[in-house]
Amino acid sequence: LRGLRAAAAPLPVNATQRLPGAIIIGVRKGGTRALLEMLNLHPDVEVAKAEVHFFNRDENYRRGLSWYRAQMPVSLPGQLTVEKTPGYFASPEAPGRARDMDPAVQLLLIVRDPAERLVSDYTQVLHNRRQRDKPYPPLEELLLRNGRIDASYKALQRSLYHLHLGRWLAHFPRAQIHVVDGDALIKDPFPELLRVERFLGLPPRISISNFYFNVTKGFYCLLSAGRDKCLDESKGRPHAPIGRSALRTLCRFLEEPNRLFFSMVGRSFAWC
Ligand SMILES: Nc1ncnc2c1ncn2[C@@H]1O[C@H](COP(=O)(O)OS(=O)(=O)O)[C@@H](OP(=O)(O)O)[C@H]1O
Repeated sequence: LRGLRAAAAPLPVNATQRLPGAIIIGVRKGGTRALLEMLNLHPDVEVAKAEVHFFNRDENYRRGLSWYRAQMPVSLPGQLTVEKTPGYFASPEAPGRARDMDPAVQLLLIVRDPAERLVSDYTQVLHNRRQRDKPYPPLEELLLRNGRIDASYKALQRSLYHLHLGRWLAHFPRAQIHVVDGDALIKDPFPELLRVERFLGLPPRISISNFYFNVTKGFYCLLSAGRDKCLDESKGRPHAPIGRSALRTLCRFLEEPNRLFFSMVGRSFAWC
C-alpha cells in the first residue's frame, strides 16, 4: 500500500527532466556502473538508469537535445543529473558534441589497469558470442600476430587511454575531468566516492555505512534506506585466461601509452 501511495503522489511542480550536469564518459569495463550506482546514493543526485549513447551514436545524436533530455530522470532544482555511457570515451565525435551541449559539463573518467580492462572487455564479448552460440577466437589469437601485439585489435585500442583523453582535452580543460581509480573503487570504494563528491561540489552525504563487502559476490555492495544492492552477474565475471608470456608482451606494449596517460593526468597508477 505504501508503494502504491508513493507511486500516486503527485510530483512537485518544479520536478522535471534536465540535461546532465555530469557525465561518466568511460572507460568501458572500468567500473562505470558501480560508480553510477554509488553516486546515486547521494540525495542530490539523480541518474539515468540505462546507457544513453547520445554523443557516440549518430542515430541518437540526430534526435537532438530534446531526445537526450527525455532519457533523463526527473529531478528537482539543485539536484544533479548524471548519466553514464562508457562508449563516449573512445568515440571521436563525443568530446566536441558534449562541449557543444554544455562547455561546463563535469566529466568523470574511471580508469582501470588497461591490461586487466582489455581482458574484461574480451571476456564480455566472448560471453555475448557464446550466448548466441557464435564462435569467438581465443584472446591471444586476437591480441597477437606473429608474436607481436596487433594494435588494430579493438579491445586493445580502447585501453590506449592517452589517445582518447587527448581528444577530450582538445575540448575541455583538464580541471573539468575527474579521474577515478577503478582498481581502488573495487577494493575500497568510499574514499573514491568522497573525492567524486568533492569534485562535483556536492555536500558529503555518502557514508561508509552505505558500503559492505559481500563475500559471495566478492565485491562491495550498497546499502541505502534499508535496501541492499549488488551489481548483477555481468559485473565481476571470471576473466578468460591469458598466457603469462602474452600478458608480459601486452604489459610491455602498454608501458609507453600508460606513461603518456600518467603525464596527461598528473598522477600515476600501479598498472601491470
Ligand atoms: N562493487 C562492484 N561490484 C561489481 N563490479 C564492480 C564493482 N566495482 C567495480 N566493479 C567492476 O566493474 C567492472 C565493469 O565495469 P563497467 O560497469 O564499466 O562495465 S561496462 O563497460 O558498463 O560493461 C567489473 O569488471 P569485471 O570484474 O571485469 O567484470 C568489475 O570489476
